[in-house]
Amino acid sequence: MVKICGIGAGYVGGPTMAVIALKCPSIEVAVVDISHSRISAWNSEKLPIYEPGLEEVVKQCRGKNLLFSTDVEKHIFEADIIFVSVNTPTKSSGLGAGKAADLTYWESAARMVADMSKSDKIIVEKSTVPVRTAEAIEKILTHNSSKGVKFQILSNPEFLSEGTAIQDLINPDRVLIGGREGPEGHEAVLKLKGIYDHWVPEDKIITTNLWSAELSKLADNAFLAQRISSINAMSALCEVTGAEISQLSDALSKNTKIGPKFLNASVGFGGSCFQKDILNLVYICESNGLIEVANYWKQVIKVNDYQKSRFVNRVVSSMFNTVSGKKIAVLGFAFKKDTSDTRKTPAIDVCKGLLGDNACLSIYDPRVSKDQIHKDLSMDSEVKHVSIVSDAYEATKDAHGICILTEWDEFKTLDYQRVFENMQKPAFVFDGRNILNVDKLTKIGFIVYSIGRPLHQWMNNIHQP
Ligand SMILES: NC(=O)c1ccc[n+]([C@@H]2O[C@H](COP(=O)([O-])OP(=O)(O)OC[C@H]3O[C@@H](n4cnc5c(N)ncnc54)[C@H](O)[C@@H]3O)[C@@H](O)[C@H]2O)c1
Ligand SMILES: O=c1ccn([C@@H]2O[C@H](COP(=O)(O)OP(=O)(O)O[C@H]3O[C@H](CO)[C@@H](O)[C@H](O)[C@H]3O)[C@@H](O)[C@H]2O)c(=O)[nH]1
Repeated sequence: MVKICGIGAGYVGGPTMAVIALKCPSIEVAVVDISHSRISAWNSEKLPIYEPGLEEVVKQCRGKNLLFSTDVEKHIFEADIIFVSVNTPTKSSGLGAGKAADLTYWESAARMVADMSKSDKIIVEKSTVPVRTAEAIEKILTHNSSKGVKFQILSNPEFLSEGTAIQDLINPDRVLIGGREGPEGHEAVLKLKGIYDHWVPEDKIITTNLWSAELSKLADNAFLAQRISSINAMSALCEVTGAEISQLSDALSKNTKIGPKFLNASVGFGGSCFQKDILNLVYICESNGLIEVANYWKQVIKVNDYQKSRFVNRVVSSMFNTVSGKKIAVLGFAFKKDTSDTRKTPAIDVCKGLLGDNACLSIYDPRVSKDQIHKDLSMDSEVKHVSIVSDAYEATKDAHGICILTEWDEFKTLDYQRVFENMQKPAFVFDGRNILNVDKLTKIGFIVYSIGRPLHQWMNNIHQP
C-alpha cells in the first residue's frame, strides 16, 4: 500500500490530504503537524477550519485511510510520498523583511525529512514558494540524509480557494506538476500523476519543469489580485464620473478575451495569499535586478491599500467628518464569505482606520470568533471601543452607520426597515461588497454608499482626500 505523509495540517494540508484519502481508498494518508491543538481539533468533532463539505469528507475517511497525528517523525519515516504544506509567510525581519518568503518552516520540515528518511522518497512542494526553492530543498536533503537515500522534489502548487476548497479539490481547473528533467524526475512526476489520475481527467493534469510550476503559482495569484486592483481602480473613477461599476464589470465580462470572473469591486482583497505572494514576486524581481517589473506588481498592492483607506475616508467624511464616539456596526470580518479565516482581511484595516478616528465599533461575523477578532485588532478585552456581538440586529441597534465588509448571504436578507428604525438618524450604510439593493435602502431612508456606484447627493459635494 502506498503511504503518503502530509506535513502541515492547515487550510491547505488538511483539505488536500482529506480529498486524496477520499478519492484513493487504497492509499494510506497521515497528516502531521507540530501544533498539538490543530491535530487534536482535526481528531475532534469541531475541525480547526470551516470549509463547506470538509466535515463530511473527514468523517468518511478518518480512522480508515486518513489519520491526523503529531508524530511527524514516524510518518515521515514510513511514507513513500511526502506533501509539504507548511506556512510560508512574509519575512518579518532580517534580509528581505516585509517582502521575501520566510522559509523557516519549510527548511525545518526538510531537515526532519532528511533525518528520518531511510528509504527513497518523493517530496512534493504544496506550499507556495519562491521560484527555485526546490533547488535549495534538494541541497538540504542531499547534504543531511543517510547515504544512498534518494529524493525527487516535485512542485505541485495548490490553487484552491478558501470557502470552496473541497469543490476546487474534487473538480480542479487543472493540476500542475513540475519535476526535474531526466528519467528519475519523469518517473516521480508519473507517480504523483498516478494519484491524481484516480479522479482528475488526464487533460487537466499539466506537467512542466520545476521552475515553471513554482513560478506559475506566484504568477497565478499576481494575475488574480491584479484583476481585483484593476476593477477597484475603475470603481474610484466610476464614483466621480457617474459610471456604475457593476455595469462596467458586466460589459467587460462579456468580452470573451477578458471573461467573467474576479471582476467584483470591493473594499479590497484580503486572504493569506495575494499580498504575501505578490510581495514575494516583487522581492524575486528586485533580487534579479528587474526593478520595473517589481514596481509594476507593487502597484497592485498600492491600489489595494488605497481602496481600503478610500473606504474609511468615505465613512468618516460622510458622517460630518468625524466618527468620534459614534457607534458603527461592522457586518462581516472574514476576508470573504464561507470562511472563518481573517488573515489579511480588509476588515482589520478598515476597523483600525475607524478606531483611529475614535469610532465605537460593534462587530458581527457569523463564523469568526470573538477571540480571533480581538487578536486581529491587537486589543485586550478591556478596550471599550469595540464590542463583538452575535447578531446583526444587535450590532446595528442605535448605530449611526453600517459597514458591510464581508459578503455573507445573510446580510442581503436582513429586515432593513427594522434595522433603519433602530438606528440613529441620518442612518448610513457603506456597502464594501456591493451586495445590497441601493434603491430599496434609499427608499427606506438610508444614505447609501456602494463602491463604484454614482454617489448619493449627500456625498457628492464632499471632497475626498
Ligand atoms: N490558504 C490557502 O487558501 C492556500 C491556497 C493555496 C496555497 N497556499 C499555500 O499553502 C501553504 C500553507 O498555507 P495554509 O493556509 O495551509 O497555512 P496554515 O498556517 O493554515 O498551515 C500550515 C501548518 O503547517 C504547520 N507546520 C509548520 N511547520 C511545520 C513543521 N516543520 N512540521 C509540521 N508542521 C508544520 C503549522 O503548524 C500549520 O498548522 C502556504 O505556502 C500558502 O501560501 C495556501
Ligand atoms: O472579484 C473579486 C474576487 C475576489 N475578491 C477578494 O479577493 C480576496 C481573495 O479571494 P479568493 O481568491 O476568492 O480567495 P483565496 O482563498 O484567497 O484564493 C486565492 O488565493 C489562493 C491561495 O494561494 C489561491 O489558491 C486561489 O487560486 C486564489 O483565488 C478576497 O478578499 C475576496 O473578497 C474581490 O474583492 N473581488
